[in-house]
Amino acid sequence: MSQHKYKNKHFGASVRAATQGIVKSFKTERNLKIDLLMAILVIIISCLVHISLTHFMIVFILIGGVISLELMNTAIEQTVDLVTEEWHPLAKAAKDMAAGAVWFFSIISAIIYMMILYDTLS
Ligand SMILES: Nc1ncnc2c1ncn2[C@@H]1O[C@H](COP(=O)(O)OP(=O)(O)OP(=O)(O)O)[C@@H](O)[C@H]1O
Repeated sequence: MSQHKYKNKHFGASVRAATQGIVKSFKTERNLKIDLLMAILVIIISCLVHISLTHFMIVFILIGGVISLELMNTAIEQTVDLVTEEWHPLAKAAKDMAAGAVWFFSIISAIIYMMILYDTLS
């Protein structure tokens, strides 16, 4: 367990810090704003075409996955920038792999959502 002087002492402090991290990311990261917009659009379309409750649960898991991965991607970018602002192949690899994780899950999510729409509308 970490014992450094900045450790959150209470569960409430941990939740507050995590919320600050989410708010800061949404304010500064363009991709997160796009993700949020896409999520709202997907929820509106899903309501309009009346997808089932099970499908809705899958949609929420996918939206949560994409946004959570985007938050991790942002954290990795910030950590890399903290370590070096010089060009370094490992810095490039770390950022590109983190971005790749978001991209990979987003594509899978889009495919699954198309399947949900196909199943609902056919
Ligand atoms: N220190 C570095 N050394 C080498 N390449 C880097 C470095 N920092 C960034 N890069 C490269 O530049 C790209 C853009 O980096 P940046 O930190 O601006 O991320 P970003 O544009 O916010 O990423 P995203 O596409 O996830 O929004 C990275 O994907 C990486 O390929």
